[in-house]
Amino acid sequence: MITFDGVTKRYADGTVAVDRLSLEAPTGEITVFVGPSGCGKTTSLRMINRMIDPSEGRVLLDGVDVTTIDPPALRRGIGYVIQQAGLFPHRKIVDNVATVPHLLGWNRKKARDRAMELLERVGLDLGLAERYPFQLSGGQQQRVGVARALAADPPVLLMDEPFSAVDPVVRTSLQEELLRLQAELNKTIVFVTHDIDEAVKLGDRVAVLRVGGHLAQLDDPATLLSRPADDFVREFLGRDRGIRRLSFVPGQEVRLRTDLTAPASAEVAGLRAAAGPWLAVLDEDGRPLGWVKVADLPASGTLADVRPAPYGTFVRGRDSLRAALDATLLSPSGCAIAVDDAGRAEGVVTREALNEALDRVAGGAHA
Ligand SMILES: Nc1ncnc2c1ncn2[C@@H]1O[C@H](COP(=O)(O)OP(=O)(O)OP(=O)(O)O)[C@@H](O)[C@H]1O
Repeated sequence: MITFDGVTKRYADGTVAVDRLSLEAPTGEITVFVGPSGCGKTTSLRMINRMIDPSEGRVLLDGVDVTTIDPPALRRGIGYVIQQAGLFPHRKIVDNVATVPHLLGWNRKKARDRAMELLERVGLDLGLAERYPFQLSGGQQQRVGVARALAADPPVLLMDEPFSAVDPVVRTSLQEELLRLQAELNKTIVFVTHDIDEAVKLGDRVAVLRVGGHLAQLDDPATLLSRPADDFVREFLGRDRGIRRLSFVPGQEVRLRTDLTAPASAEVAGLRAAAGPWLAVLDEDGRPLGWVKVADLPASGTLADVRPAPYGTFVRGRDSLRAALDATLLSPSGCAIAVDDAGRAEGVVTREALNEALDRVAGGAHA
């Protein structure tokens, strides 16, 4: 566990970058520092590995004041990833990653084997291992940066805006890779970002800082989004806070209707009095084929004769209500079809059901 105990950092020119910061980053969790430019995120992070020492207060690593530990010894247990990956330009990718194990006294073969294993783990094509950093894309370089930080298997990982210089698609895949890795590795991670979406996606806990280095709020993402501590945090979370909150409500929370589906074999004559203006048509295995509008049905025949409109689905056992809402927006009916892992329809989610689920889960979704 990393503990900030009343930490203040005053630079030589008098700037107070961090002001009496007290918080804990629990072992095995991702703690995110988020806030506007200049709020002291980087300064706080660097006080953990002693690139900067506090002016007042203490930073403790598992109860030990880090200023009592020699920086090189301290940093052996702390991986560090920065924005532009910071790779050694004249070393091949594999050697970039093997450097730390090599410094720790591993022989060359063992260090390289470890490097290759890590490169694979972070999802890098191993064909790139013999290249130099400039021959890699920004996203690939970031993967190497993460592999290098993990090389000595440190219990703590500090990440300073590691994904902010890559495009949004690559950033999403790097974030997912990090979450996948963390599920296996359980490192104590402190992650700095100015992107609130990234913060709530990655953080087990999110610390929102305001300029002057004050901690405005520290909470898990769902609580942060539903109960911002003050106007600054509310403003920082942005207008689409409601949409983001949906990501933290499991799909199982939503009520399903089974009276709005019909098999393709159904006779249209029997469907005139359907429960809703639209019906989800299912094949013989129960998989959705699309939507039909009851008012537009022909006079006779079965639903198999009607061309269904495209549909939106979400996997109820796995997805959040955000996916469910997205699916409703993509459906002509304004409803989503909930499916199981095998793609079979479990029922239909209406907008009313979405609202109900939100109200129930968050104690007032429209607050
Ligand atoms: N060496 C320094 N000397 C004086 N002031 C500094 C120094 N380093 C940082 N600062 C100031 O301390 C404050 C906090 O800086 P810091 O880099 O920690 O913020 P940050 O939240 O990481 O910002 P960003 O998101 O822009 O990187 C800023 O006002 C910055 O100008």
